Amino acid sequence: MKFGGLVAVNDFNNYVREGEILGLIGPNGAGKTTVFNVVTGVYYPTEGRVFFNGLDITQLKPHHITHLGISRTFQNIRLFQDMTVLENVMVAQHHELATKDAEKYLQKIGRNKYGASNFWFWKSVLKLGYMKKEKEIKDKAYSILKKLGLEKLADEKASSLPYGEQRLLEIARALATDAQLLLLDEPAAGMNPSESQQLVQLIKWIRDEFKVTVFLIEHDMKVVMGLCERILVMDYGVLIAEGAPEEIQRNEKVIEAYLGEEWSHVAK
Ligand SMILES: Nc1ncnc2c1ncn2[C@@H]1O[C@H](COP(=O)(O)OP(=O)(O)OP(=O)(O)O)[C@@H](O)[C@H]1O
Repeated sequence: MKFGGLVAVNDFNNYVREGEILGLIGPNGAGKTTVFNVVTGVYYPTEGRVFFNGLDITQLKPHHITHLGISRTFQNIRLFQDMTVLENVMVAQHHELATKDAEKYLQKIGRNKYGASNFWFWKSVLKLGYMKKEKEIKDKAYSILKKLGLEKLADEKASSLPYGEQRLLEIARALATDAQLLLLDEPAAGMNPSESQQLVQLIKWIRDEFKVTVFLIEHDMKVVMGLCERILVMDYGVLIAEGAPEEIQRNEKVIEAYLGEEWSHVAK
């Protein structure tokens, strides 16, 4: 992925296995978030391809990629701060369900989604679909909040939640899209040590409970080492190492570029 003359990610070639928890680490500016942005369709790579479940998704738009089952959280929390916790999770499903309904209806009357010329007609189909499904959307949102222990906060404004719970709510939103692959960009950022250790257990639980695959960027090495089954290490846009946590902790290149000398002592 080039931005003008800057090669942000170069020759990156890897995969995520179904059901695994994969970590992506490396110094600031190494290209980690750019990898996420390419996978989720925020950027079209200047070279190369991205496949998901065997499908080439390289040129797809972000909402199509979400539709196919890839969902993400952001380094800087992106909730609707003025909406309630429940509404935040409902809105995450709204677009998808409404679009599916509209597409189904338009197919039934013999027009594909690009053939409908009347904008207001299309809008009203969307609205009808939404009303019909509202209870379903609400129930599903509640059930996700309950699983994540956030249901008591359902009617609170997102902005009133402590930071750690806002991060959790972001994960709830991502799960509400029926994601198969969850991309988490620094889920432990801003958490204290006890919160981040709880997060490790929670992400493992989420993987099993929701049967998702997890790909995460994280700077907190305790979280990364305690959570990930495999780790990729980037430096200056290039993949410099790949392996199990114990291998990564002992890897000289990784210690030099990122982990620092203290890790070689921990690893010994
Ligand atoms: N839209 C963009 N336009 C220009 N340069 C960009 C853009 N996005 C990222 N970059 C550059 O690409 C490089 C990789 O950035 P990226 O955000 O992917 O790094 P990172 O590993 O996620 O860093 P951090 O750990 O600080 O989040 C950096 O030099 C960054 O400035």
